[in-house]
Amino acid sequence: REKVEITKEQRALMKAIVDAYNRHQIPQDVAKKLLQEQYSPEENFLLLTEMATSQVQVLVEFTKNIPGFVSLDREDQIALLKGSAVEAMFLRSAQVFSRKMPSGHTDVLEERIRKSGMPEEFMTPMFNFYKSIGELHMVQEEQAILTAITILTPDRPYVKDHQAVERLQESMLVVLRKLCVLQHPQELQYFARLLGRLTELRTLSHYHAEMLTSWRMNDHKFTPLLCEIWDVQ
Ligand SMILES: O=C(c1ccccc1)c1ccc(-c2nc3ccccc3n2[C@H](C(=O)NC2CCCCC2)C2CCCCC2)cc1
Repeated sequence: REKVEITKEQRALMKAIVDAYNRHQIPQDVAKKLLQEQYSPEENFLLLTEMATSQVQVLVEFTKNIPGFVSLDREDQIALLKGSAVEAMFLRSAQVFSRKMPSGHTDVLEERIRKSGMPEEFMTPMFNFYKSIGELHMVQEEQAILTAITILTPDRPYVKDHQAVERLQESMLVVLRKLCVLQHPQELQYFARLLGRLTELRTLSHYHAEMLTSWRMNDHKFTPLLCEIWDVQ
């Protein structure tokens, strides 16, 4: 069994990312709202755009605290944020969905989401993703570093300095791998399974833009920030 040790620098890197991740939580808990009552498709769409807009703002703050990010080329910083925002939103939604809740609440939440007005064909892949994230029982350090790894994906469109992004992502991957071995010693392929979720996440976000306009309502209104980030309107 290999002796896995997290170095002082890696611990500092991890602490910086986890602190930033915890500092930038979503303002109010959408799950609580959804458990209170079933909203109309229009109200749900508005709730989604509000939550997604504030999540993008939170994501920008979180990203600025990823060691090395602000020293990247500024246009590459934008390209990384734009390229990962939808994935980060689904990753965060999966974490909200998989949170430990009183028994039965998750079923109610799932029901509310299924009836929210979103297109049927998106539900299976979305809930499959949520459940596969839930099964991993990630600790918050893993959640934070996985989000950072998602943002620091070198092959996003329009990224110029691939190498620089790859170097930053590489140091996160090394820390995450060690963390997985330490946190889940019984599951030898836990790290590989965790990274496999990022592939599922990319597929999910691939259909996102076209799915938005098939939300069961007319006249889909977006905030200016979401128009930028979501390739809509
Ligand atoms: O973009 C989506 C989409 C999907 C299919 C077609 C078109 C758009 C799309 C994207 C997230 C969720 C989604 N999955 C959730 C899991 C658990 C709890 C809430 C969840 N939500 C939405 C939500 O507010 N997410 C927040 C979570 C915090 C970070 C910002 C986002 C609500 C919105 C009100 C109605 C019901 C779901 C649901 C849907």
